[in-house]
Amino acid sequence: MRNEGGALFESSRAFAASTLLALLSVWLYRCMYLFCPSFLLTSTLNDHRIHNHGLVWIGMIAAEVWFGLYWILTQAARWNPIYRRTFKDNLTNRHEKELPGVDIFVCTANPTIEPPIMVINTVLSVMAYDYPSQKVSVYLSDDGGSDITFYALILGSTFDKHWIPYCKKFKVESPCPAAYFSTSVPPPAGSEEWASIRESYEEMKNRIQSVTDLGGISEELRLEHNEFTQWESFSSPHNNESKKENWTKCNDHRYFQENAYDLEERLKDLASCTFEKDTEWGNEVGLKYGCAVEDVITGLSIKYNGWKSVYYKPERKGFLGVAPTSLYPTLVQHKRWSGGDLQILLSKYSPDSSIIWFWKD
Ligand SMILES: O=c1ccn([C@@H]2O[C@H](COP(=O)(O)OP(=O)(O)O[C@H]3O[C@H](CO)[C@@H](O)[C@H](O)[C@H]3O)[C@@H](O)[C@H]2O)c(=O)[nH]1
Repeated sequence: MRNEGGALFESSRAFAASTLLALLSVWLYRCMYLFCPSFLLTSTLNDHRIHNHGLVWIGMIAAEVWFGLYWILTQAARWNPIYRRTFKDNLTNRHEKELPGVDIFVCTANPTIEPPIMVINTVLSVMAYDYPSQKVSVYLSDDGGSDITFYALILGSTFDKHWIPYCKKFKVESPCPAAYFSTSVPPPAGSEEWASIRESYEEMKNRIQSVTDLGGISEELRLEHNEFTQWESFSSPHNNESKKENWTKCNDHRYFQENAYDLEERLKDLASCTFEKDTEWGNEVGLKYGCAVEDVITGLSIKYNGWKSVYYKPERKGFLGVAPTSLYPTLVQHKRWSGGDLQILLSKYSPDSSIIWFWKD
């Protein structure tokens, strides 16, 4: 399916063309400096510059050449995208019985950057996916070990008993409660249910917000919810900074209702980070570890195994995330990505096989 509006598409081409022009100008300027210095500066001044700043200039040139090549390569996917659409009903009708089991991991690490209410909205929306419920397992990992996020999860586990049936009944397309209530009007035959579920959501949100504002869980709340006792026994010191890592399986209500012994044992195993020892985790199963851009390296290895990918950009956004909004975190993020990409380029997963001499293991 082609983009019918076209406007954004054209402007992104114009943007790409102007960036290319700027890039070529920078490269031209650097070439002139290197090869015809007299063209730019008087020789005395130029000698002075070469002697004092030669290495800095060479470093700058290398960075600009790398940035430019990297930018040109990334345009390939943006220049002429093909817009596709899916036929979900055909998938359900033809293949519902063969649909595979799916594990979904929601990861969080910092309750300030990723507020607990947002994390719970994410968990609730993936739990309400239009997918056979017995085939979906949702896990929440909290590397920050935040008791506020855990409290939010406890409240979310009560709210989901109303929210998921509601989503199924009214075929809710935005199963993230925050997104749904920010735009939706009551369904024609369900205004009472809509008002009641909205009230439950608001109540949950306010309770989470008030503990967030207080900055912690009071002793009274801890005693009210004995899940905290179990959670504290699962949490284990994670590294030298004594972070706690917590995995909680979200859509297994036995965890909250019956405290089944075997589930508890499995969760302890999961939280101890030893569950993947002597298994194919990280190789044949799950994400590849040990790289800052684990999704890129996992994607490459999936492709290497013969899977094909297609560009798909649905009109309604599939995911909304939190991106850095100021310079410092943006630079840190890009440094992490660049380091990860470079690591891949020099590894055996490199898409450029001419880098073969750097192959490890
Ligand atoms: O110790 C940590 C650090 C991060 N996270 C979570 O991991 C996700 C991504 O972290 P973020 O800080 O957003 O890292 P980015 O590098 O910006 O993540 C982007 O880039 C990654 C590498 O390409 C992708 O895996 C991510 O999906 C994508 O959001 C977030 O949910 C974090 O809460 C953890 O669970 N534990």
